[in-house]
Amino acid sequence: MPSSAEQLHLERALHLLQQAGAMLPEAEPGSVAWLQGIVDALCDLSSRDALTGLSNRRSFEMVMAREVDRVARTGESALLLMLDIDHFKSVNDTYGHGVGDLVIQAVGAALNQAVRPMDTVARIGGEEFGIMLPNCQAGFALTVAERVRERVARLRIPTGQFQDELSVTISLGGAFAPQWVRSSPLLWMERADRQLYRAKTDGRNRVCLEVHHETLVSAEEKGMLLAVLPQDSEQV
Ligand SMILES: Nc1nc2c(ncn2[C@@H]2O[C@H](COP(=O)(O)OP(=O)(O)OP(=O)(O)O)[C@@H](O)[C@H]2O)c(=O)[nH]1
Repeated sequence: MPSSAEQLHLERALHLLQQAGAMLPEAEPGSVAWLQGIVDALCDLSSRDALTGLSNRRSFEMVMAREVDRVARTGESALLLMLDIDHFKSVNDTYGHGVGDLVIQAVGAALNQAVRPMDTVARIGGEEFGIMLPNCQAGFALTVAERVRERVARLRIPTGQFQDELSVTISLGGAFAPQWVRSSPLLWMERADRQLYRAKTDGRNRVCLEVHHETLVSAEEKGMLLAVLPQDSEQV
């Protein structure tokens, strides 16, 4: 391990951050605070999608894994929405890739504005996005998903061509994290994706949610579920 900051080769990291337009730390170059700032900026860069500034797929999967774990322990409701811009290929084909990128950016910003600060919006890839909503009651899921859908449908996106303004629609699929069972982010995503597929085949510009029955667990049962079993404590 290098004994001083001068021995570290940071040029590539600095170049990368500058290219990405990231803020460089203001602290004295070479100081611990400065190095920490570089590390933080690199972490931020690796967890964000370059086009929209939203979380990228990798960081979204990490957020989902934490949530799967939390729901398994607490039994709280958490909703995953997967969504995709409808007929996006025709936007690219008609207006070009540059306008397509503008549409992706506008949709990403609208999604962020339609949910709470505690929710996570991510660009999963291409024109597909994911939204993780912790602590979202089943009875409220359709209202949230419809609010997101309507917010995007109301967008008027300037194309810069012939004063055209574009509007797009999205299809959404949603599924809840399984309560009291340890599952995986991938399985959760697959369930939401199946609903998204249903929304597409049912005609697009709509929400399809997996039927969810909340499991009501009494305080006593909860205590029994969370109690450390004798064999668990022996393994610790
Ligand atoms: N501009 C732009 N286009 C992208 C990007 N990523 C993927 N695409 C395009 O998104 C389009 C997706 O097309 P399809 O998968 O056929 O989906 P669609 O046209 O939206 O049709 P449905 O989803 O069935 O409604 C393809 O033409 C991709 O090239 C990107 O970052 N920027």
